[in-house]
Amino acid sequence: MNVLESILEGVRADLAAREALTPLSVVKELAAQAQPPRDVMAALRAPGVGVIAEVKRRSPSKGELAGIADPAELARDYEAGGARVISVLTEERRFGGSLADLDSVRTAVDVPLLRKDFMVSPYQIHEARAHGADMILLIVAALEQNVLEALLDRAESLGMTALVEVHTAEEADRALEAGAQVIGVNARDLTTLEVDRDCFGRIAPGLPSEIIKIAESGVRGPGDLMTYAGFGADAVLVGEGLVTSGNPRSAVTQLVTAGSHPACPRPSR
Ligand SMILES: O=P(O)(O)OC[C@@H](O)[C@@H](O)c1c[nH]c2ccccc12
Repeated sequence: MNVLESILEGVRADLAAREALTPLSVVKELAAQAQPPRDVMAALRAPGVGVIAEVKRRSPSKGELAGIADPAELARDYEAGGARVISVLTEERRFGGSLADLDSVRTAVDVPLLRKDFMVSPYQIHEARAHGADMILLIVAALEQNVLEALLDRAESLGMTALVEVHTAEEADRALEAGAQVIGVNARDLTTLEVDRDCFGRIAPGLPSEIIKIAESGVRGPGDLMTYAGFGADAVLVGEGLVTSGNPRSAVTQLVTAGSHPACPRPSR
């Protein structure tokens, strides 16, 4: 079993436990009562290269990253630094996240939120909405094509935006086939956890111009952002580099400043 498969096994077990406690009908009701979703597409289409800042406690490759005492405080720093969207990892076993983290971030900031998890069922999408998320992650490598399409439709029917994640050109074709509007190229191969920063440059330039393109993982600072900008990135998604920086607010500000600098290549739209 590869890393992704073993993560998915844990995710399905935890999901079954939550489903046994709270039926889908109740989660749907809570989702319907939540504040309406924020306009993620508008946030991502703003001029310059944006920053999606991630609340990430642990990673399967590095273990504990930084002792995040208060995810709300971290999120306020991200927002103050100019993050366009904040990503909150909610997977518990490998990433140490939770829906409680999503709740505390939701009460702390106004920017759109991405629930970053391994989505395999519509249940998790309604749950994301009920906890205030505006965007969800769909990992192509984790999903059969019909499931990918069904989950994408479900997110859109709730007014949410799906970030469809790929790591190869074949997966990018599947994302487009499914109707993705926002595609994230993850530099990290989730089956091996290896990072390949050339991945975005190989895949993104081949995507249609109207697709929002996000470079995910392994961004160390403004230099990496500028490189991705040259290949057409609309935004970068950064976790580890921010949480381990010692000063997340200024680390986000530095990225945002680079992304709005006149010398930074513009997205082609
Ligand atoms: O911490 P990094 O290397 O900046 O990466 C952030 C983000 O891209 C990464 O957390 C991620 C990308 N895709 C995922 C899918 C599941 C879990 C985590 C991820």
